Amino acid sequence: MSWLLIVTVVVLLVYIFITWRRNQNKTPLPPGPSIFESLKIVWGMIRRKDIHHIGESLAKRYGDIFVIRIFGSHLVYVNSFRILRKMFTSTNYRDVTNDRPPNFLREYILPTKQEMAFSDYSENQVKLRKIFHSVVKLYGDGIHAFEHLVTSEIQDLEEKLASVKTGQSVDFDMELTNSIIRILYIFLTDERPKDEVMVCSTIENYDRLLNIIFRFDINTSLTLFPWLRHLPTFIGKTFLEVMEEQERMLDIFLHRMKNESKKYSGGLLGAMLSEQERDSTLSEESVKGVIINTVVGGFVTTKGFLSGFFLLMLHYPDVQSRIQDEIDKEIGDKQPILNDRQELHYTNAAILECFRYIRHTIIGLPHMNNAEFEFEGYRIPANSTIITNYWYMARDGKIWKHPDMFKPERFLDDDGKLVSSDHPLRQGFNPFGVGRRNCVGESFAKSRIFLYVTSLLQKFTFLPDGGPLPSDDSSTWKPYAALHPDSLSCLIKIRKKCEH
Ligand code: HEM
Repeated sequence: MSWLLIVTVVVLLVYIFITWRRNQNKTPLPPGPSIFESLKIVWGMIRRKDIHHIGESLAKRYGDIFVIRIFGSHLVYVNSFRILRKMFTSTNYRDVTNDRPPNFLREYILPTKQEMAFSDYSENQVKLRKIFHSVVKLYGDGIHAFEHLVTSEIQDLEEKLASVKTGQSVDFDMELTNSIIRILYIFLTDERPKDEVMVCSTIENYDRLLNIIFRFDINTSLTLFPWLRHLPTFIGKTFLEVMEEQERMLDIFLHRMKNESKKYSGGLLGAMLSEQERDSTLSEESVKGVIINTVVGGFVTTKGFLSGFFLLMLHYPDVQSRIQDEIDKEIGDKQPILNDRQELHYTNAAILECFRYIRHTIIGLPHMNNAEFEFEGYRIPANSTIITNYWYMARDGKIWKHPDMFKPERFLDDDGKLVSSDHPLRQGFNPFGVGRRNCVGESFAKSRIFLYVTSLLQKFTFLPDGGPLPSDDSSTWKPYAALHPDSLSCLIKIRKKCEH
Protein backbone atom coordinates (compact mmCIF):
# COMPACT_ATOMS: atom_id res chain seq x y z
CA MET A 1 0.00 0.00 0.00
CA SER A 2 2.76 2.43 0.99
CA TRP A 3 4.61 1.95 -2.34
CA LEU A 4 1.38 2.86 -4.15
CA LEU A 5 1.24 6.10 -2.20
CA ILE A 6 4.91 6.85 -2.99
CA VAL A 7 4.37 6.20 -6.74
CA THR A 8 1.28 8.46 -6.73
CA VAL A 9 3.15 11.28 -4.99
CA VAL A 10 6.16 10.95 -7.34
CA VAL A 11 3.92 10.99 -10.45
CA LEU A 12 2.14 14.06 -9.13
CA LEU A 13 5.40 15.88 -8.39
CA VAL A 14 6.84 15.02 -11.83
CA TYR A 15 3.65 16.30 -13.43
CA ILE A 16 3.80 19.56 -11.47
CA PHE A 17 7.49 20.00 -12.34
CA ILE A 18 6.90 19.40 -16.07
CA THR A 19 3.98 21.83 -16.07
CA TRP A 20 6.06 24.42 -14.27
CA ARG A 21 9.02 24.06 -16.70
CA ARG A 22 6.75 24.22 -19.72
CA ASN A 23 5.25 27.48 -18.52
CA GLN A 24 8.55 29.24 -17.85
CA ASN A 25 9.17 32.28 -20.08
CA LYS A 26 5.65 32.14 -21.47
CA THR A 27 2.97 34.78 -21.10
CA PRO A 28 1.33 33.98 -17.74
CA LEU A 29 -1.96 32.22 -17.36
CA PRO A 30 -4.77 34.24 -15.80
CA PRO A 31 -4.58 34.29 -12.00
CA GLY A 32 -6.20 31.45 -10.12
CA PRO A 33 -5.85 28.93 -7.32
CA SER A 34 -2.81 26.64 -7.13
CA ILE A 35 -2.98 23.17 -8.67
CA PHE A 36 -3.60 21.65 -5.25
CA GLU A 37 -6.34 24.13 -4.37
CA SER A 38 -7.84 23.66 -7.85
CA LEU A 39 -8.20 19.94 -7.13
CA LYS A 40 -9.98 20.73 -3.89
CA ILE A 41 -12.24 23.24 -5.63
CA VAL A 42 -13.30 20.89 -8.42
CA TRP A 43 -13.93 18.17 -5.87
CA GLY A 44 -16.07 20.67 -3.92
CA MET A 45 -18.02 21.53 -7.10
CA ILE A 46 -18.71 17.86 -7.78
CA ARG A 47 -19.62 17.06 -4.18
CA ARG A 48 -21.66 20.14 -3.34
CA LYS A 49 -23.00 20.70 -6.91
CA ASP A 50 -22.75 24.46 -6.39
CA ILE A 51 -20.48 25.43 -9.26
CA HIS A 52 -22.06 28.89 -9.29
CA HIS A 53 -21.36 29.69 -5.63
CA ILE A 54 -17.73 28.60 -5.92
CA GLY A 55 -17.35 30.58 -9.17
CA GLU A 56 -18.75 33.61 -7.38
CA SER A 57 -16.35 33.49 -4.45
CA LEU A 58 -13.35 32.96 -6.78
CA ALA A 59 -14.43 35.87 -8.98
CA LYS A 60 -14.47 38.09 -5.90
CA ARG A 61 -10.91 36.93 -5.16
CA TYR A 62 -9.35 37.08 -8.64
CA GLY A 63 -11.38 39.63 -10.65
CA ASP A 64 -12.57 39.57 -14.26
CA ILE A 65 -10.85 36.39 -15.38
CA PHE A 66 -9.30 33.44 -13.56
CA VAL A 67 -8.29 29.89 -14.31
CA ILE A 68 -8.73 26.61 -12.46
CA ARG A 69 -6.12 24.05 -13.54
CA ILE A 70 -7.06 20.43 -13.32
CA PHE A 71 -4.97 17.51 -14.66
CA GLY A 72 -3.54 19.57 -17.52
CA SER A 73 -6.96 21.03 -18.47
CA HIS A 74 -8.01 24.59 -17.88
CA LEU A 75 -11.36 25.97 -16.73
CA VAL A 76 -11.21 29.65 -17.66
CA TYR A 77 -13.89 31.72 -15.90
CA VAL A 78 -14.95 34.99 -17.52
CA ASN A 79 -16.60 37.19 -14.91
CA SER A 80 -17.38 40.40 -16.75
CA PHE A 81 -19.61 40.96 -19.75
CA ARG A 82 -17.14 43.47 -21.23
CA ILE A 83 -14.45 40.79 -21.32
CA LEU A 84 -16.87 38.17 -22.57
CA ARG A 85 -18.04 40.38 -25.45
CA LYS A 86 -14.44 41.08 -26.46
CA MET A 87 -13.48 37.41 -26.26
CA PHE A 88 -16.44 36.04 -28.25
CA THR A 89 -17.14 38.79 -30.77
CA SER A 90 -14.00 40.73 -31.66
CA THR A 91 -12.35 39.79 -34.96
CA ASN A 92 -9.10 38.98 -33.13
CA TYR A 93 -10.60 36.14 -31.14
CA ARG A 94 -13.97 35.00 -32.47
CA ASP A 95 -12.58 32.36 -34.86
CA VAL A 96 -10.90 30.73 -31.90
CA THR A 97 -13.36 31.02 -29.00
CA ASN A 98 -16.66 29.71 -30.32
CA ASP A 99 -16.38 25.92 -30.15
CA ARG A 100 -17.89 23.75 -27.43
CA PRO A 101 -15.91 21.46 -25.11
CA PRO A 102 -16.49 17.72 -25.44
CA ASN A 103 -19.17 16.58 -23.04
CA PHE A 104 -21.10 13.47 -22.19
CA LEU A 105 -24.38 14.78 -23.54
CA ARG A 106 -22.94 15.28 -27.01
CA GLU A 107 -20.97 12.05 -27.09
CA TYR A 108 -23.42 9.59 -25.56
CA ILE A 109 -26.96 10.96 -25.39
CA LEU A 110 -27.73 13.05 -28.45
CA PRO A 111 -28.47 10.76 -31.39
CA THR A 112 -26.47 13.05 -33.67
CA LYS A 113 -23.56 15.46 -33.66
CA GLN A 114 -25.26 17.55 -36.33
CA GLU A 115 -27.08 19.99 -34.09
CA MET A 116 -26.78 23.59 -32.97
CA ALA A 117 -26.01 23.81 -29.28
CA PHE A 118 -23.30 21.31 -28.38
CA SER A 119 -21.37 20.93 -31.64
CA ASP A 120 -18.38 23.04 -32.64
CA TYR A 121 -18.83 26.15 -34.75
CA SER A 122 -19.05 24.82 -38.33
CA GLU A 123 -20.72 25.36 -41.68
CA ASN A 124 -23.51 22.93 -40.79
CA GLN A 125 -24.03 24.60 -37.41
CA VAL A 126 -24.34 28.02 -39.09
CA LYS A 127 -26.78 26.57 -41.64
CA LEU A 128 -29.02 25.19 -38.87
CA ARG A 129 -29.00 28.54 -37.07
CA LYS A 130 -30.06 30.25 -40.30
CA ILE A 131 -33.00 27.88 -40.81
CA PHE A 132 -34.05 28.45 -37.20
CA HIS A 133 -33.98 32.23 -37.67
CA SER A 134 -35.88 32.03 -40.94
CA VAL A 135 -38.70 30.22 -39.14
CA VAL A 136 -38.87 32.51 -36.16
CA LYS A 137 -39.01 35.35 -38.68
CA LEU A 138 -39.06 37.81 -35.87
CA TYR A 139 -37.87 40.51 -38.16
CA GLY A 140 -40.40 41.95 -40.59
CA ASP A 141 -43.90 40.70 -41.31
CA GLY A 142 -43.48 37.19 -39.94
CA ILE A 143 -43.70 38.57 -36.44
CA HIS A 144 -47.50 38.72 -36.62
CA ALA A 145 -47.99 35.06 -37.54
CA PHE A 146 -45.86 34.06 -34.59
CA GLU A 147 -47.63 36.46 -32.29
CA HIS A 148 -51.00 35.02 -33.17
CA LEU A 149 -49.79 31.53 -32.34
CA VAL A 150 -48.54 32.49 -28.88
CA THR A 151 -51.51 34.71 -28.11
CA SER A 152 -54.07 32.01 -28.89
CA GLU A 153 -52.25 29.58 -26.58
CA ILE A 154 -52.09 32.18 -23.79
CA GLN A 155 -55.82 32.82 -24.20
CA ASP A 156 -56.47 29.13 -23.57
CA LEU A 157 -54.40 29.37 -20.41
CA GLU A 158 -56.33 32.48 -19.34
CA GLU A 159 -59.64 30.67 -19.77
CA LYS A 160 -58.39 27.79 -17.65
CA LEU A 161 -57.25 30.16 -14.91
CA ALA A 162 -60.49 32.13 -15.07
CA SER A 163 -62.49 28.95 -14.46
CA VAL A 164 -60.75 28.23 -11.14
CA LYS A 165 -63.09 28.70 -8.16
CA THR A 166 -62.45 31.80 -6.02
CA GLY A 167 -60.13 30.98 -3.12
CA GLN A 168 -58.90 27.72 -4.67
CA SER A 169 -55.12 27.32 -4.89
CA VAL A 170 -53.72 26.75 -8.41
CA ASP A 171 -50.63 24.72 -9.35
CA PHE A 172 -49.46 27.54 -11.60
CA ASP A 173 -46.12 25.85 -12.26
CA MET A 174 -47.91 22.95 -13.93
CA GLU A 175 -50.18 25.24 -15.96
CA LEU A 176 -47.17 27.21 -17.20
CA THR A 177 -45.27 24.03 -18.02
CA ASN A 178 -48.03 22.63 -20.20
CA SER A 179 -48.68 25.93 -21.89
CA ILE A 180 -45.01 26.49 -22.79
CA ILE A 181 -44.70 22.95 -24.14
CA ARG A 182 -47.80 23.37 -26.29
CA ILE A 183 -46.28 26.49 -27.86
CA LEU A 184 -43.04 24.66 -28.57
CA TYR A 185 -44.98 21.86 -30.21
CA ILE A 186 -46.89 24.31 -32.39
CA PHE A 187 -43.63 26.14 -33.20
CA LEU A 188 -42.13 22.86 -34.45
CA THR A 189 -45.17 21.49 -36.28
CA ASP A 190 -47.57 24.40 -36.83
CA GLU A 191 -50.34 22.30 -35.27
CA ARG A 192 -51.76 21.75 -31.81
CA PRO A 193 -50.79 18.39 -30.26
CA LYS A 194 -53.50 15.77 -30.73
CA ASP A 195 -52.51 13.81 -27.64
CA GLU A 196 -51.72 16.75 -25.42
CA VAL A 197 -51.24 14.86 -22.16
CA MET A 198 -48.74 12.44 -23.68
CA VAL A 199 -46.79 15.18 -25.53
CA CYS A 200 -46.55 17.39 -22.42
CA SER A 201 -45.53 14.59 -20.08
CA THR A 202 -42.90 13.21 -22.49
CA ILE A 203 -41.28 16.58 -23.13
CA GLU A 204 -41.42 17.60 -19.48
CA ASN A 205 -39.90 14.34 -18.36
CA TYR A 206 -37.16 14.44 -21.00
CA ASP A 207 -36.21 17.98 -20.00
CA ARG A 208 -36.27 17.16 -16.30
CA LEU A 209 -33.93 14.19 -16.82
CA LEU A 210 -31.58 16.13 -19.09
CA ASN A 211 -31.45 18.94 -16.56
CA ILE A 212 -30.19 16.37 -14.03
CA ILE A 213 -27.61 14.88 -16.42
CA PHE A 214 -26.38 18.36 -17.35
CA ARG A 215 -25.83 19.34 -13.70
CA PHE A 216 -22.14 20.11 -13.20
CA ASP A 217 -21.35 17.23 -10.84
CA ILE A 218 -23.06 14.57 -12.96
CA ASN A 219 -21.96 15.93 -16.34
CA THR A 220 -18.33 16.21 -15.19
CA SER A 221 -18.29 12.72 -13.69
CA LEU A 222 -19.83 11.22 -16.83
CA THR A 223 -17.57 13.19 -19.18
CA LEU A 224 -14.48 11.96 -17.30
CA PHE A 225 -15.76 8.41 -16.71
CA PRO A 226 -18.43 7.61 -19.33
CA TRP A 227 -18.63 3.97 -18.15
CA LEU A 228 -20.47 5.25 -15.05
CA ARG A 229 -23.59 5.20 -17.22
CA HIS A 230 -23.59 1.39 -17.09
CA LEU A 231 -23.65 1.14 -13.29
CA PRO A 232 -26.92 0.46 -11.45
CA THR A 233 -26.73 3.78 -9.62
CA PHE A 234 -28.79 6.98 -9.70
CA ILE A 235 -26.64 8.17 -12.62
CA GLY A 236 -27.00 4.90 -14.56
CA LYS A 237 -30.76 4.85 -13.97
CA THR A 238 -31.17 8.48 -15.05
CA PHE A 239 -29.12 7.76 -18.18
CA LEU A 240 -31.37 4.85 -19.18
CA GLU A 241 -34.50 6.89 -18.51
CA VAL A 242 -33.29 9.86 -20.55
CA MET A 243 -32.47 7.61 -23.52
CA GLU A 244 -35.95 6.05 -23.40
CA GLU A 245 -37.63 9.41 -23.09
CA GLN A 246 -35.56 10.85 -25.97
CA GLU A 247 -36.60 7.95 -28.19
CA ARG A 248 -40.24 8.59 -27.30
CA MET A 249 -39.91 12.32 -27.87
CA LEU A 250 -38.26 11.98 -31.29
CA ASP A 251 -40.87 9.43 -32.23
CA ILE A 252 -43.65 11.94 -31.55
CA PHE A 253 -42.20 14.23 -34.21
CA LEU A 254 -40.40 11.92 -36.64
CA HIS A 255 -43.14 9.34 -36.83
CA ARG A 256 -45.58 12.04 -37.92
CA MET A 257 -43.06 13.51 -40.32
CA LYS A 258 -42.49 10.21 -42.07
CA ASN A 259 -46.14 9.27 -42.23
CA GLU A 260 -47.54 12.63 -43.12
CA SER A 261 -44.68 14.20 -45.00
CA LYS A 262 -46.89 15.35 -47.88
CA LYS A 263 -48.95 17.51 -45.54
CA TYR A 264 -46.02 18.61 -43.48
CA SER A 265 -45.18 22.13 -44.53
CA GLY A 266 -45.49 24.40 -41.50
CA GLY A 267 -43.41 25.08 -38.44
CA LEU A 268 -39.71 24.54 -37.96
CA LEU A 269 -39.91 20.90 -39.07
CA GLY A 270 -41.78 21.82 -42.23
CA ALA A 271 -39.14 24.44 -43.01
CA MET A 272 -36.41 21.86 -42.53
CA LEU A 273 -38.17 19.39 -44.84
CA SER A 274 -38.53 22.02 -47.55
CA GLU A 275 -34.89 22.94 -47.12
CA GLN A 276 -33.92 19.25 -47.43
CA GLU A 277 -35.57 19.17 -50.86
CA ARG A 278 -33.37 22.07 -51.97
CA ASP A 279 -30.21 21.05 -50.14
CA SER A 280 -29.44 17.32 -50.01
CA THR A 281 -26.62 17.87 -47.49
CA LEU A 282 -29.18 18.68 -44.81
CA SER A 283 -29.46 15.29 -43.16
CA GLU A 284 -32.19 13.63 -41.14
CA GLU A 285 -29.67 13.67 -38.31
CA SER A 286 -29.73 17.47 -38.42
CA VAL A 287 -33.52 17.44 -38.26
CA LYS A 288 -33.33 15.29 -35.13
CA GLY A 289 -30.71 17.60 -33.69
CA VAL A 290 -32.83 20.70 -34.22
CA ILE A 291 -35.89 19.06 -32.61
CA ILE A 292 -33.80 18.34 -29.53
CA ASN A 293 -32.24 21.84 -29.51
CA THR A 294 -35.68 23.45 -29.64
CA VAL A 295 -37.20 21.24 -26.98
CA VAL A 296 -34.20 21.53 -24.66
CA GLY A 297 -33.36 25.18 -25.28
CA GLY A 298 -36.94 26.37 -25.43
CA PHE A 299 -38.50 24.76 -22.40
CA VAL A 300 -36.44 24.85 -19.19
CA THR A 301 -35.11 28.34 -19.84
CA THR A 302 -38.47 30.02 -20.52
CA LYS A 303 -40.26 28.00 -17.86
CA GLY A 304 -37.46 28.89 -15.37
CA PHE A 305 -37.88 32.56 -16.21
CA LEU A 306 -41.69 32.65 -16.03
CA SER A 307 -42.03 30.63 -12.82
CA GLY A 308 -39.32 32.85 -11.27
CA PHE A 309 -41.09 35.99 -12.51
CA PHE A 310 -44.51 35.06 -11.09
CA LEU A 311 -42.88 33.98 -7.82
CA LEU A 312 -41.43 37.49 -7.61
CA MET A 313 -44.91 38.90 -8.19
CA LEU A 314 -46.04 37.01 -5.06
CA HIS A 315 -43.08 38.37 -3.08
CA TYR A 316 -43.32 41.94 -4.41
CA PRO A 317 -47.03 42.85 -4.76
CA ASP A 318 -46.15 46.53 -5.24
CA VAL A 319 -44.17 45.66 -8.38
CA GLN A 320 -47.10 43.56 -9.62
CA SER A 321 -49.59 46.40 -9.17
CA ARG A 322 -47.24 48.92 -10.81
CA ILE A 323 -46.99 46.68 -13.88
CA GLN A 324 -50.79 46.31 -13.90
CA ASP A 325 -51.25 50.10 -13.66
CA GLU A 326 -48.95 50.55 -16.64
CA ILE A 327 -50.79 47.90 -18.67
CA ASP A 328 -54.16 49.51 -17.81
CA LYS A 329 -52.89 52.94 -18.83
CA GLU A 330 -51.09 52.01 -22.04
CA ILE A 331 -53.05 49.01 -23.33
CA GLY A 332 -56.40 49.15 -21.54
CA ASP A 333 -58.64 46.17 -22.26
CA LYS A 334 -57.30 45.18 -25.68
CA GLN A 335 -55.19 42.03 -26.04
CA PRO A 336 -51.48 42.91 -25.56
CA ILE A 337 -49.38 42.64 -28.71
CA LEU A 338 -45.64 42.83 -29.31
CA ASN A 339 -45.90 46.38 -30.66
CA ASP A 340 -46.94 47.47 -27.15
CA ARG A 341 -43.42 46.75 -25.93
CA GLN A 342 -42.21 50.28 -26.72
CA GLU A 343 -44.78 51.81 -24.34
CA LEU A 344 -44.38 49.50 -21.35
CA HIS A 345 -41.19 50.86 -19.79
CA TYR A 346 -41.70 49.65 -16.24
CA THR A 347 -42.86 46.18 -17.37
CA ASN A 348 -39.77 45.80 -19.55
CA ALA A 349 -37.59 46.97 -16.66
CA ALA A 350 -39.19 44.35 -14.37
CA ILE A 351 -38.49 41.61 -16.96
CA LEU A 352 -34.83 42.68 -17.28
CA GLU A 353 -34.51 42.87 -13.51
CA CYS A 354 -35.98 39.38 -13.11
CA PHE A 355 -33.33 38.00 -15.50
CA ARG A 356 -30.66 39.73 -13.43
CA TYR A 357 -32.04 38.94 -9.99
CA ILE A 358 -32.84 35.23 -10.53
CA ARG A 359 -29.92 34.42 -12.90
CA HIS A 360 -31.60 31.19 -13.91
CA THR A 361 -29.13 30.20 -16.65
CA ILE A 362 -26.34 30.28 -14.09
CA ILE A 363 -23.33 29.78 -16.36
CA GLY A 364 -24.93 29.52 -19.82
CA LEU A 365 -23.21 26.99 -22.06
CA PRO A 366 -19.42 26.54 -21.94
CA HIS A 367 -17.26 27.58 -24.90
CA MET A 368 -13.94 26.05 -25.97
CA ASN A 369 -11.02 27.69 -27.79
CA ASN A 370 -9.56 25.66 -30.64
CA ALA A 371 -6.09 27.30 -30.37
CA GLU A 372 -3.96 29.07 -27.78
CA PHE A 373 -4.40 32.86 -27.72
CA GLU A 374 -3.25 35.86 -25.74
CA PHE A 375 -5.90 37.94 -24.09
CA GLU A 376 -5.64 41.01 -21.80
CA GLY A 377 -2.02 40.08 -21.01
CA TYR A 378 -2.79 36.43 -20.28
CA ARG A 379 -2.27 33.19 -22.18
CA ILE A 380 -5.34 31.03 -22.70
CA PRO A 381 -4.14 27.52 -23.55
CA ALA A 382 -5.78 25.67 -26.47
CA ASN A 383 -8.84 23.57 -25.62
CA SER A 384 -9.65 25.44 -22.40
CA THR A 385 -13.24 25.25 -21.21
CA ILE A 386 -14.45 28.84 -21.06
CA ILE A 387 -17.14 29.38 -18.43
CA THR A 388 -19.41 32.43 -18.82
CA ASN A 389 -20.00 33.33 -15.20
CA TYR A 390 -23.43 34.99 -15.62
CA TRP A 391 -24.22 34.16 -12.00
CA TYR A 392 -21.49 36.54 -10.85
CA MET A 393 -21.88 39.20 -13.56
CA ALA A 394 -25.54 39.74 -12.75
CA ARG A 395 -24.74 40.73 -9.18
CA ASP A 396 -21.24 42.18 -9.52
CA GLY A 397 -21.15 45.07 -7.02
CA LYS A 398 -18.86 47.05 -9.38
CA ILE A 399 -21.75 47.33 -11.84
CA TRP A 400 -24.93 47.02 -9.81
CA LYS A 401 -25.95 49.22 -6.88
CA HIS A 402 -27.57 47.08 -4.15
CA PRO A 403 -27.17 43.94 -6.30
CA ASP A 404 -29.10 41.75 -3.84
CA MET A 405 -32.27 43.83 -4.14
CA PHE A 406 -35.03 43.28 -6.69
CA LYS A 407 -35.43 46.80 -8.09
CA PRO A 408 -36.90 47.16 -11.60
CA GLU A 409 -36.39 50.97 -11.38
CA ARG A 410 -32.65 50.51 -11.80
CA PHE A 411 -33.35 50.09 -15.55
CA LEU A 412 -35.36 53.35 -15.79
CA ASP A 413 -34.00 56.83 -16.45
CA ASP A 414 -35.10 60.02 -14.66
CA ASP A 415 -38.15 60.30 -16.98
CA GLY A 416 -39.27 56.76 -16.14
CA LYS A 417 -38.18 55.47 -19.59
CA LEU A 418 -36.33 52.19 -20.09
CA VAL A 419 -32.62 52.94 -20.45
CA SER A 420 -31.38 52.30 -23.99
CA SER A 421 -29.68 49.05 -24.96
CA ASP A 422 -26.25 50.72 -25.02
CA HIS A 423 -26.59 51.95 -21.41
CA PRO A 424 -23.74 50.57 -19.21
CA LEU A 425 -26.23 48.56 -17.10
CA ARG A 426 -27.72 46.79 -20.10
CA GLN A 427 -24.23 46.27 -21.50
CA GLY A 428 -23.21 44.83 -18.13
CA PHE A 429 -25.24 41.65 -18.48
CA ASN A 430 -27.15 39.82 -21.21
CA PRO A 431 -28.53 36.42 -20.16
CA PHE A 432 -28.66 35.28 -23.82
CA GLY A 433 -24.93 35.61 -24.50
CA VAL A 434 -23.29 37.37 -27.46
CA GLY A 435 -21.67 36.62 -30.80
CA ARG A 436 -21.71 33.54 -32.99
CA ARG A 437 -23.00 31.22 -30.29
CA ASN A 438 -25.50 33.56 -28.66
CA CYS A 439 -28.94 32.15 -27.93
CA VAL A 440 -30.61 31.40 -31.24
CA GLY A 441 -34.00 31.52 -29.49
CA GLU A 442 -33.49 34.98 -27.94
CA SER A 443 -36.20 36.84 -29.89
CA PHE A 444 -38.60 33.91 -29.63
CA ALA A 445 -38.05 33.74 -25.85
CA LYS A 446 -38.32 37.49 -25.25
CA SER A 447 -41.53 37.76 -27.27
CA ARG A 448 -43.12 34.81 -25.49
CA ILE A 449 -42.14 36.21 -22.11
CA PHE A 450 -43.54 39.67 -22.89
CA LEU A 451 -46.86 38.24 -24.09
CA TYR A 452 -47.25 35.90 -21.10
CA VAL A 453 -46.41 38.61 -18.56
CA THR A 454 -48.64 41.32 -20.01
CA SER A 455 -51.60 39.11 -20.95
CA LEU A 456 -51.73 37.37 -17.58
CA LEU A 457 -51.17 40.45 -15.41
CA GLN A 458 -53.79 42.34 -17.42
CA LYS A 459 -56.45 39.76 -16.47
CA PHE A 460 -55.30 38.41 -13.10
CA THR A 461 -53.63 39.28 -9.81
CA PHE A 462 -51.42 36.55 -8.36
CA LEU A 463 -51.48 36.13 -4.57
CA PRO A 464 -49.81 33.80 -2.04
CA ASP A 465 -52.15 30.93 -1.07
CA GLY A 466 -51.02 30.83 2.58
CA GLY A 467 -48.91 27.69 2.05
CA PRO A 468 -45.10 27.72 2.15
CA LEU A 469 -43.76 30.16 -0.46
CA PRO A 470 -40.39 29.31 -2.07
CA SER A 471 -37.74 31.89 -1.24
CA ASP A 472 -37.06 34.55 -3.87
CA ASP A 473 -33.34 34.03 -3.20
CA SER A 474 -32.36 31.79 -6.13
CA SER A 475 -29.06 30.88 -4.48
CA THR A 476 -31.09 28.62 -2.16
CA TRP A 477 -32.74 26.77 -5.08
CA LYS A 478 -31.67 23.32 -6.27
CA PRO A 479 -28.62 23.71 -8.52
CA TYR A 480 -29.96 22.45 -11.84
CA ALA A 481 -28.55 23.65 -15.16
CA ALA A 482 -31.45 26.12 -15.41
CA LEU A 483 -32.80 27.28 -12.05
CA HIS A 484 -36.48 27.35 -11.20
CA PRO A 485 -38.42 27.44 -7.93
CA ASP A 486 -39.48 24.01 -6.68
CA SER A 487 -43.16 24.84 -6.76
CA LEU A 488 -45.47 27.73 -7.53
CA SER A 489 -48.92 27.39 -6.00
CA CYS A 490 -50.94 30.56 -5.64
CA LEU A 491 -54.36 32.15 -5.58
CA ILE A 492 -55.58 33.93 -8.68
CA LYS A 493 -57.92 36.90 -8.53
CA ILE A 494 -59.65 37.96 -11.73
CA ARG A 495 -59.12 41.65 -12.62
CA LYS A 496 -60.63 41.72 -16.08
CA LYS A 497 -62.86 39.26 -17.89
CA CYS A 498 -61.24 37.33 -20.74
CA GLU A 499 -63.15 38.42 -23.84
CA HIS A 500 -61.74 36.36 -26.69
C1 HEM B 1 -35.28 32.70 -21.04
C2 HEM B 1 -34.94 32.15 -22.15
C3 HEM B 1 -33.55 31.78 -22.61
C4 HEM B 1 -32.31 32.09 -22.10
C5 HEM B 1 -31.98 32.94 -20.89
C6 HEM B 1 -31.33 31.45 -22.94
C7 HEM B 1 -29.95 31.54 -22.76
C8 HEM B 1 -29.03 30.95 -23.59
C9 HEM B 1 -27.60 31.03 -23.42
C10 HEM B 1 -26.89 31.78 -22.30
C11 HEM B 1 -27.01 30.33 -24.43
C12 HEM B 1 -25.51 30.11 -24.64
C13 HEM B 1 -24.84 31.30 -25.28
C14 HEM B 1 -23.36 31.05 -25.51
O1 HEM B 1 -22.93 29.92 -25.65
O2 HEM B 1 -22.58 32.01 -25.53
C15 HEM B 1 -28.08 29.79 -25.24
C16 HEM B 1 -27.87 29.03 -26.37
C17 HEM B 1 -28.88 28.44 -27.09
N1 HEM B 1 -30.24 28.59 -26.89
FE1 HEM B 1 -31.11 29.75 -25.47
N2 HEM B 1 -31.98 30.78 -23.94
C18 HEM B 1 -33.34 30.95 -23.77
C19 HEM B 1 -34.35 30.47 -24.59
C20 HEM B 1 -34.17 29.68 -25.71
C21 HEM B 1 -35.22 29.23 -26.60
C22 HEM B 1 -36.70 29.62 -26.46
C23 HEM B 1 -34.63 28.44 -27.54
C24 HEM B 1 -35.25 27.70 -28.70
C25 HEM B 1 -36.51 27.60 -28.97
C26 HEM B 1 -33.20 28.41 -27.26
C27 HEM B 1 -32.27 27.71 -27.99
C28 HEM B 1 -30.90 27.83 -27.82
C29 HEM B 1 -29.92 27.13 -28.65
C30 HEM B 1 -30.23 26.17 -29.80
C31 HEM B 1 -28.66 27.54 -28.21
C32 HEM B 1 -27.31 27.14 -28.77
C33 HEM B 1 -26.84 28.16 -29.80
C34 HEM B 1 -25.45 27.83 -30.34
O3 HEM B 1 -24.71 27.13 -29.70
O4 HEM B 1 -25.13 28.31 -31.46
N3 HEM B 1 -32.96 29.17 -26.14
N4 HEM B 1 -29.29 30.19 -24.73
